Amino acid sequence: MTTQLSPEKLSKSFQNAQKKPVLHIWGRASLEGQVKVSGAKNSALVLMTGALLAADTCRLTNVPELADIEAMGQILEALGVKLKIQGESLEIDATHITETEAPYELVSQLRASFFALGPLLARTGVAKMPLPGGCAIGARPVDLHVRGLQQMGADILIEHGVVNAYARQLKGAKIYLDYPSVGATETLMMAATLAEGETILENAAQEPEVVDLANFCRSMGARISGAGTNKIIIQGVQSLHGTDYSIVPDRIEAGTFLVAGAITHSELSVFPVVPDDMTAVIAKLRDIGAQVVQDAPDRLRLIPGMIHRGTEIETLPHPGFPTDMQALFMALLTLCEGSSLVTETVYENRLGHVPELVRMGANIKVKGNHAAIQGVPFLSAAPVTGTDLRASAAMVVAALAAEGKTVVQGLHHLDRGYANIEAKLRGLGAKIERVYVPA
Ligand SMILES: CC(=O)N[C@H]1[C@@H](OP(=O)(O)OP(=O)(O)OC[C@H]2O[C@@H](n3ccc(=O)[nH]c3=O)[C@H](O)[C@@H]2O)O[C@H](CO)[C@@H](O)[C@@H]1O
Ligand SMILES: C=C(OP(=O)(O)O)C(=O)O
Repeated sequence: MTTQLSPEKLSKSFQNAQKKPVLHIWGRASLEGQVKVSGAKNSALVLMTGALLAADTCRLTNVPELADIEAMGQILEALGVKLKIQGESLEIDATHITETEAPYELVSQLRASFFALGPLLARTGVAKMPLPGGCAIGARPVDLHVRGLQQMGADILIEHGVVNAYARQLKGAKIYLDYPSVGATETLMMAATLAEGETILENAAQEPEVVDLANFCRSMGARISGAGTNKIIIQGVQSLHGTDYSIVPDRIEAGTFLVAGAITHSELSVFPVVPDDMTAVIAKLRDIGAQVVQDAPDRLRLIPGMIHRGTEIETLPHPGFPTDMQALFMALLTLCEGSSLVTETVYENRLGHVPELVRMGANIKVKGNHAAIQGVPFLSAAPVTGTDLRASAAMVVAALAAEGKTVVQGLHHLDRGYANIEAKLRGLGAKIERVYVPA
């Protein structure tokens, strides 16, 4: 990937190669001001795979500067695609695809890489993708992706941990998804853009990133309607062309900063955002007693309440409460008066942040996929580890409110999903520093 790293940045990253980063966070500083939200990770990653659909160049802007984007870039390069990245702009030239098998070492790093299966198969007739495997939050199977492609006429053989898919020409099909999986909806929607005839996806995921992908594909010449509802209809076309496209703002990053404001009882604004994509998160912030004001079409302001009280949260597919915000709200609820109940329904193992919050003084009891939280008056600093991406973000927001200096480890997770998080938090007045310690 052609990157434009300055000599200073290069030399710094060389010196730090043998060390691991940790965050030192001095809590109880009050925050204020506004923070710029980056492009959505989950949109940018899937759009990068969508660029495989055209023998042409796609230019993406508002691409977040994240470790996951770098890893996805390496996967595309391994397929023969040419990339140029400059800051938040990414040029993807998929004119020549020279390989149809993605390397396991890269695919195992991020789930979204598996979503290349659909576009690669539709474009070249062959795709070999290592199974992405599970991760800290759950098993994360890909059966819905595979079954849907089979319904579109693909021959699929899974052996030695690799999904081998073949299809001279995919055919449109009526596909019912047993669960509105985001990735399966995206894989199948992309594959269907080049299939012969009409594909109907029933019980499709309605997440804003699915809508962004549909808009991106449409700007490449695809014919898609219904994205954002549970029924998506795709009329296949013979080929797609390159496009210029700007990624939608990251609703999870925006929500993270709103939670940071609420937990520190600080007034702050986030922009740009699409408020309609954040209805469930806004509703829960209001439930606890904070105000969320839309003071411009693309800006939200958080005004904390005098007292925050507990609430109940159940994670669900969009437009329900997003699982990716669950750990962050859990951190917030530890300091809300009274009791709260959090139920995780999307993943079977996404409560890894609980023991770490308990180390900081939180009162949380877990039974199955439920966490019962009894609010405490304060959290106190402790060494903590982020066990997955959002768990590490939850540690950061908890540390902002805790008494003393918290040391947060596990930043390889955090850096997958948050661009320049320390700089953004420092801009709001947080006392936070990245320090490199012996690995
Ligand atoms: C890169 C990306 O966009 N990641 C997001 C995407 O992940 P991802 O697309 O992987 O999430 P899914 O919506 O597919 O997964 C939801 C649930 O469905 C299950 N499932 C999924 C596919 C399948 O074939 N079989 C199956 O059983 C999963 O194990 C999980 O329990 O949506 C999730 C749910 O909003 C978010 O948490 C992730 O941040
Ligand atoms: C679970 C997440 O991402 P991924 O699907 O890339 O693991 C997330 O963004 O919280």
